[in-house]
Amino acid sequence: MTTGRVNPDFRLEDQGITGLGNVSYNLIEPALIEAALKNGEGHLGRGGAFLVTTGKFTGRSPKDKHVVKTDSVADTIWWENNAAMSPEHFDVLYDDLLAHMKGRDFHVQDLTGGADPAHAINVRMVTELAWHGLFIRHLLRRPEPDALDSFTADFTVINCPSFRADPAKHGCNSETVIALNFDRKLILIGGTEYAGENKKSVFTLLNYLLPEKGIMPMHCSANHADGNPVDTAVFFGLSGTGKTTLSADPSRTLIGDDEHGWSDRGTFNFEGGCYAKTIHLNPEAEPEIYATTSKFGTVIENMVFDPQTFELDFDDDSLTANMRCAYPLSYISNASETALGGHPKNVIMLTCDAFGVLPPIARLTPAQAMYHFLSGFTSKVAGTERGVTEPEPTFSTCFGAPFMPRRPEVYGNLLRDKIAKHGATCWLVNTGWTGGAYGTGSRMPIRATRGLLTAALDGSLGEVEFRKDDNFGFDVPVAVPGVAEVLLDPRRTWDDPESYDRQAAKLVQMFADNFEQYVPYIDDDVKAAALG
Ligand SMILES: Nc1ncnc2c1ncn2[C@@H]1O[C@H](COP(=O)(O)OP(=O)(O)O)[C@@H](O)[C@H]1O
Ligand SMILES: C=C(OP(=O)(O)O)C(=O)O
Repeated sequence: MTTGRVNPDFRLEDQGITGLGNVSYNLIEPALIEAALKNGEGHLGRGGAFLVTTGKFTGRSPKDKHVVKTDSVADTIWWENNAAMSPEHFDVLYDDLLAHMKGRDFHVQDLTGGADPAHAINVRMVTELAWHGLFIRHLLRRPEPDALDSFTADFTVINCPSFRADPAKHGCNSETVIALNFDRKLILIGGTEYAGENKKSVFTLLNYLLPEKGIMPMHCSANHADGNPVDTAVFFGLSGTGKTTLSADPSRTLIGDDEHGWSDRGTFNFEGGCYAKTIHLNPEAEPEIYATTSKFGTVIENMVFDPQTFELDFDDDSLTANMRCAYPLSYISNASETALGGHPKNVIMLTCDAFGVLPPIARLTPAQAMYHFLSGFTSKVAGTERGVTEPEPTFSTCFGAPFMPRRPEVYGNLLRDKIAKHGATCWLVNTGWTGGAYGTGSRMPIRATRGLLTAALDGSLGEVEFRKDDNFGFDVPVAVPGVAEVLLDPRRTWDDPESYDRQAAKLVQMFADNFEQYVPYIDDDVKAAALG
């Protein structure tokens, strides 16, 4: 097998990983596709896109993720479900994984996370599947070829889908395991082919490391006004809430679609590519993303296609609703070349409200923004987690609980300070249901969401009349040019306003019950915001 450039003093053997079959280092896209085709991992689709259907181990759950609770991190780890793993369990897992890897072929990609060189980390991705190598080559950032000659990794990720963990032996929850060990600088992934795990592992790592440097790591997309990085916007949101869709805005420059840091110098993308949902992808509503599905090397995951013509079926969700395409940032025509932005002028929190209660847009005071950031109310979207088959309301703190290993207030306080220092305007945007809850109402039209965001970002929304929302106390615009007025008042979109009131009261109570856990950690103004 051909091998790309690699530091001659830094091969897997130097990391104690021996006895493997063929190891390729830093193959570029055509060679990775060739290797993946040779291994029967997928098909060449239209325009040279790579089509892959993952095996039965696609499903995952936040419970499959573990941080190894070594002495050095024990006091700082907070994790949904307290999914901590003991160092002893991790050591056994590592030994068993290495034994399983013997004689098998692997693909190594030496990449970086972080577009700002001052805060980037070097990550070595070791993948059993060639297409995972292709995927992560798109999604992380590729060092200049010369830099590969001296590249050493700060962290190594080993992703071996054919390895099945043993919960009794390895201290995990299922055969799928994602284990992060900050002392050993290793991330081990087994039992899942879902490509998202590769990138979300690196995200989780940065989410742990960066707060120590005063950098706010964010589960958000970002863009800026064309030619003007000072006018930057970030869009927080859990999976499926619209980060990718809404940041790919033909009138603004895309910085990135999923993971960013906010430092003293401004915003920077962690990644070098995007990972978009393709379900019901419509060429009119999302032309930029649609175009990537027939570009060379785009990885198209879990989509049904015609075996003769390779025509994709965007509406068939029989494999999963979480069907995806992954491509480098440069495939979006107005993407930033640097992946850097200024200090956000606008902070948008996207929520996919399956209850149909929240308005399509609301302006938040800084204290309200903190309240909604810590609450993280949204819905899990079908297909994004094992067992989730329809939108499921949830509170996912920081709009990304499965990826934030520290306590929520660590991120909350960093965000609060940066919003205050740079005077950002904050908005809550409901991309979920209107006219009723999921099942009776309908999803917010993308066109309406875009119209409202455009008005928020160009400043014209600041000029219109606002009313105070009875349930949450935030400001809601009364009328916005180009957007149907009725949409702005969710109560009016329901056939029966009284059932809206009952649903709203239920939601307010859910917020209050969920927020109790944060009360000991927050300032008085946020407590006041919690009371509406
Ligand atoms: N009003 C809306 N705003 C944003 N996305 C919407 C809206 N209505 C439907 N969608 C759909 O929801 C999905 C959002 O997915 P995506 O942008 O990939 O989310 P994320 O990047 O946050 O995971 C897309 O399939 C998009 O077509
Ligand atoms: C890749 C993921 O995130 P997002 O949907 O936000 O891109 C994920 O949650 O698996």
